[in-house]
Amino acid sequence: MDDLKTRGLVLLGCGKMGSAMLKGWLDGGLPPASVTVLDPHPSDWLKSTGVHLNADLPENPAIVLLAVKPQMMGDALPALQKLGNGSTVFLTVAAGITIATYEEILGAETPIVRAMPNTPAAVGRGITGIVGNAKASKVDVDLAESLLQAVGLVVRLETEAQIRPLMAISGCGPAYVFHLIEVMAAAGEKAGLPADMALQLAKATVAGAGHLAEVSDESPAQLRINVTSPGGVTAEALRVLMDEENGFPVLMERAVEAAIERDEELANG
Ligand SMILES: NC(=O)C1=CN([C@@H]2O[C@H](COP(=O)(O)OP(=O)(O)OC[C@H]3O[C@@H](n4cnc5c(N)ncnc54)[C@H](O)[C@@H]3O)[C@@H](O)[C@H]2O)C=CC1
Ligand SMILES: O=C(O)[C@@H]1CCC=N1
Repeated sequence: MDDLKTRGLVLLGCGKMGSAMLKGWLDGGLPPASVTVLDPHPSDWLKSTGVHLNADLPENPAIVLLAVKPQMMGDALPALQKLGNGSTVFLTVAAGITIATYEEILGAETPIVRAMPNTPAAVGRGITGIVGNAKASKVDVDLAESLLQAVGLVVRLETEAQIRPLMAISGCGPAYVFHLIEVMAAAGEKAGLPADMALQLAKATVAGAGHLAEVSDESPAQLRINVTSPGGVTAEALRVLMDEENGFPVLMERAVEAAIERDEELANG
């Protein structure tokens, strides 16, 4: 991390994901002076951080983090081409775009780490899958890992192909969970609770259940059973949610398949 402070970090694209990660790093003590951000539409928060904004690039940054939309990568990446084929590690979080594509644009000698984070990184509770190319040394991948560990957990993938299903679970997953909160709150309101109370109940329940699932020695299935009194009320709700034809399992499977299909489309341009 000292190398990072001295040589600097460049962030290309500071929208929702870039900001989530940058916030985590700045909160964790990375000096704003070590960071250069390129983004044509900087947020007020970004302007307030004190990072170098849309300034000249450092000569030999330790890391370039690519966090623009996959559709914008083709336009944005050539500006960084001169840092390719050197010792700068390119860390990308974009869905869809393969390591081979980056190698074509930046040069085959470029160390590249492909990563798939998620937005809870903003509160230090993200989880990111990473995989390096042939040029990424152990030191390069360790650097990317320690940077990402500053904003949550990191899992190392065995193959690049694993990033696709990982994306559909943990990359997109926070959106599934936020939607669960939304629909639980709406159902609570429909059943007679004030809207703000229903939302508070839904948020606290998801956060509490998530924490319990994480720290408990019992499996999620057992934790579910622990809530479900035989002949009680949860069993009736679960009969609906666990329905083999229309319930959560089939819905989740279809949702994950849809995310994967879209990732394949993005990969094929
Ligand atoms: N939002 C999420 O939960 C996750 C997003 N990702 C990936 O992160 C990347 C960014 O996604 P979001 O942050 O959600 O998108 P976003 O739209 O919030 O952010 C993209 C940013 O790129 C900037 N930008 C556009 N053109 C640019 C250029 N030529 N040079 C520099 N910056 C430019 C935009 O002004 C914007 O601030 C995507 O590739 C996505 O696949 C990965 C995991 C999770
Ligand atoms: O929706 C997207 O394309 C990005 C990738 C994973 C989460 N958000």
